[in-house]
Amino acid sequence: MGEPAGIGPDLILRLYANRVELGLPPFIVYGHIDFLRARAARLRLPVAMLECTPPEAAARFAEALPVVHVDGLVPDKPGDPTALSGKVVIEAISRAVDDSLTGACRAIVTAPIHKAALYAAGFKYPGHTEYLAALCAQGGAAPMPVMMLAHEALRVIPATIHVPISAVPSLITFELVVSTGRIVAHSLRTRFGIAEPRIGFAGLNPHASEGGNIGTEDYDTVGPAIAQLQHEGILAEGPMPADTLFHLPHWRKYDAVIAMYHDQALIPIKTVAFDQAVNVTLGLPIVRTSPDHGTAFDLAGTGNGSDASFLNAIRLADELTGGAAQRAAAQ
Ligand SMILES: NC(=O)C1=CN([C@@H]2O[C@H](COP(=O)(O)OP(=O)(O)OC[C@H]3O[C@@H](n4cnc5c(N)ncnc54)[C@H](O)[C@@H]3O)[C@@H](O)[C@H]2O)C=CC1
Ligand SMILES: NCC(=O)COP(=O)(O)O
Repeated sequence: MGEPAGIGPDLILRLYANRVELGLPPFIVYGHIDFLRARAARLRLPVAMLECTPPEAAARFAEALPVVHVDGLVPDKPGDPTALSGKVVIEAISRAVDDSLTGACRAIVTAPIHKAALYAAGFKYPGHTEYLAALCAQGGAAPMPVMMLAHEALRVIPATIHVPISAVPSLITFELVVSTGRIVAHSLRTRFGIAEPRIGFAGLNPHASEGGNIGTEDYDTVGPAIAQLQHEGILAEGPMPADTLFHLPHWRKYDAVIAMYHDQALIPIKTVAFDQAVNVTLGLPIVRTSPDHGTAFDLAGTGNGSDASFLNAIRLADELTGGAAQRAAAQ
């Protein structure tokens, strides 16, 4: 359900209302059913809803929007986030992860959250990505999550995610760059069906350190990590200057580009495809996708705003979990 004051619930309801024309696979919403009814009424969307369990959802999807009801206080106040609903938002994510881990759901598509509203309810993570990894730990060590933003053939990954820019240089270690490269290469092979993925790396510093004259990290850390990945048979290249790497003809030479920090990765893809790109978390035992945008408080409850990124997130989750093949086999 995501942040109730945001645009996420609106887009879920709108996509459900258009499910037939869009040919959507069945999905189930984890959230507060009375809130969802109130938002549907506000938007004048004729969406019937029913509480059910994930195994029942596919069979009921045509008649009504299946909902796993998460109890709590969730006011319908678009654009006005409150800590009151934080507990429901957090629990909805954790229950969806549990049901994905058991196989009751094939994948999770998250709607945008507003972290500030969740902290008062005990949320300790800077984003879904880190929270999902913690939920997937299942008593053992948490897997290393990797954020990918994807649009058609353009994919970009920030090696560091939700951290202050002042912390980035010390977080760019040989181990981090190698582990990120391995997870990306593995995911491109196993999830995206790219047999020999080509991965480009952006340097941390301007001009990828200009021969070691503008910072040392690209020479001391990023370069050796790329050499290690090449040694393992991964088609890795770089580090390259980030300003020219995202020039489209250059970017398209790679199946994915690994950048060193959040904005270095997300600015280019949101510039090219803000209303289309999808956020995918790699490195987890489950498939998670999300629209690339945030809560859009200015649009929530108005019926305006694009549902294209959310739609692409649903379609990609379906594709990454073999939805088309499963439906064909069932016919
Ligand atoms: N996966 C997640 O949970 C994410 C959550 N956020 C959170 O969202 C909140 C707001 O972040 P902002 O930086 O303001 O980004 P934002 O994406 O919510 O809004 C930025 C601009 O894009 C527009 N916009 C967003 N979604 C749109 C859509 N579907 N159609 C048309 N226009 C759209 C908004 O109206 C606004 O003008 C923050 O609390 C942030 O942490 C941001 C990104 C991802
Ligand atoms: N800017 C994208 C973003 O912050 C999304 O983070 P997450 O909630 O998917 O971890």
